[in-house]
Amino acid sequence: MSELEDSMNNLNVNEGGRQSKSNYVPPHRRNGQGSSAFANNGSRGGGFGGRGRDNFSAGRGGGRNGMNFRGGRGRGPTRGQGRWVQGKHVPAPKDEELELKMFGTPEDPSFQSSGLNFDNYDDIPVEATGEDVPEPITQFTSPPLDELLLENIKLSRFTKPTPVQKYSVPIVSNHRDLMACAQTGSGKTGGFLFPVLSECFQTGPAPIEVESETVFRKHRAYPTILVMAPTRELVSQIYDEAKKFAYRSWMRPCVVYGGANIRDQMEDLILGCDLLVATPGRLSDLLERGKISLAKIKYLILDEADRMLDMGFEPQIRHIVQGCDMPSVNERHTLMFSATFPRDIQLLAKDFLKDYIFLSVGRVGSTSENITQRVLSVEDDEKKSVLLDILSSSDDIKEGLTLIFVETKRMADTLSHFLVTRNFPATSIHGDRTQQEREHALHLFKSGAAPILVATAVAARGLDIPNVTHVVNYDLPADIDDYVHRIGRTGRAGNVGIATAFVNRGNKNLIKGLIELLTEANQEVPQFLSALSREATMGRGGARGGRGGRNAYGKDFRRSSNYPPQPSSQTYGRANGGSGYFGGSNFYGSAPSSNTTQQSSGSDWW
Ligand SMILES: Nc1ncnc2c1ncn2[C@@H]1O[C@H](COP(=O)(O)OP(=O)(O)OP(=O)(O)O)[C@@H](O)[C@H]1O
Repeated sequence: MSELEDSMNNLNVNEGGRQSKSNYVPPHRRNGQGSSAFANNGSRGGGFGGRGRDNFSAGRGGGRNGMNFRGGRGRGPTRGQGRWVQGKHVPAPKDEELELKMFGTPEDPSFQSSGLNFDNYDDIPVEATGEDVPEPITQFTSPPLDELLLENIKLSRFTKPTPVQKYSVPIVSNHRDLMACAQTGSGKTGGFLFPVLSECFQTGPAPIEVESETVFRKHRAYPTILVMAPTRELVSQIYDEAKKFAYRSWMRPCVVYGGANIRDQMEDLILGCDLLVATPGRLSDLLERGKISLAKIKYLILDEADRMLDMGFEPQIRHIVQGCDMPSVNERHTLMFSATFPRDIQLLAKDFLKDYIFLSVGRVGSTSENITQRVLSVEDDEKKSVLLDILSSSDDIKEGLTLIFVETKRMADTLSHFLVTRNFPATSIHGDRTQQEREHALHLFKSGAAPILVATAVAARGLDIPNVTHVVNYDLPADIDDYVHRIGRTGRAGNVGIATAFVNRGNKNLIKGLIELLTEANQEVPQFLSALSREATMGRGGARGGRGGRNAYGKDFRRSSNYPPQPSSQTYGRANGGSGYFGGSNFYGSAPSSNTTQQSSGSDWW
């Protein structure tokens, strides 16, 4: 039986709980590397983002996996965890076995490596606005970064900071709040983890009053850093990164998200939680149950911040940040990161920030030129056959992973089933699938057993999966921001990718924004798209490409003429401090001019 048939037999797209019946053995288990996604029912998310790695800070989950390194309940260092003793950081000894599992080998393709265009990142246009913007760093050095963190960065094989990291490190080291808008796949996770971990490695845990200490031991976790993100998969992935960069330090990361066993999560929290990565819903639940106190938070981080502050999450975020026991905006540092920051969201976000620096890396909330965008005119009833043509035709596509976005959960299942019946190994991920099914689907996809994943928006943001070579927008999203995030699942860390969109008259609302985006990224704008745009303009007096129009994206809204007072602006035209890039745009055309000049970005950047 061929490998393909093998994989296909293990794919049963529409059946819940299939992993329990499956013969599928994940690759890391085949070679005896312990457990992960399947054995762990999610108490700490090693599954989603695990790329087959174990969860070494495991409490109970570790026990299940035969790896309970903590040795029972109670707060004491886990394997690979250091200590803070009498005001001094005492890193844990190196652990080669653990390192291999967390950081992999340079040859292992399941660990993302920087692509061909990575070295061109110095050409990325950068703008930082706000008072007294600190100078960017150019290398990973100590200071400002902690020595131990540098060792972990080296183990990750990161040789130099990406542009967003160059700026975020000194901004956070100088105790400034930050709103950072940087392209998908450009290293935002390191952009917030590096400076906050580094600071905490040096300052140690906040003292906990004796009374609270007793409570803490019995019931409650007091994290120092809180990272919130919108999806379970994304928080798991951030947690995996946090474990790598916190390796050997006194800090113990934890993750909580819905759909997983809350008791397991509570027990893990009790074992010690210094950095908490959470989805807002599950965090609210645990706060209500009194299992977490936010009283000691020094750093609040919102990843995919525009999504976190839009209508879906904003009330919950407001409650967590302003309605619980978190220190006020003046007593904590707040960092927000995303690839898109519409103006209305920036207005809202300022409630959570103080005297912040706005950082824009890459061109105005745009996409990377490493992603080749193709727009095809496809009517709804032709979509399936065009998709089959695409999947059958390109060798490039066949070699990598293909992510197909559809609008509805039902369509995700229907289409993946359709593809399976046509001998394309596909699976699906969407919000109606159970935690285990989502985890399983993602694992099949990452491992290449099912190199086609049909997804709803749940997979649109943040997911960092190596070797996604093609993203297909089978159904376009309603908002151009979502399009930017979706296609950003390919072309990451300097690698190249293709994004194909099926467009027809039903997508009129998006067309203007799409044309602007294609133009900004030096992509071809097909004639039919321009014609549709004209039609839309005539028919409805001008369709807009999502909230606020594209010109509001990636620009500090404080620089608009109707938002006094005007902060001073320091503009760094290139990530290496070269000539200026950002100048007036339509939206900001009336803003006072700074010492910037507008020029096109001729070179490859991501
Ligand atoms: N300094 C660096 N050197 C090399 N690779 C890096 C560096 N920083 C991050 N990466 C890698 O780049 C990839 C993308 O990083 P990350 O997921 O943080 O991007 P992102 O900007 O958060 O993307 P998104 O907007 O989609 O969430 C990851 O695989 C990460 O390991």
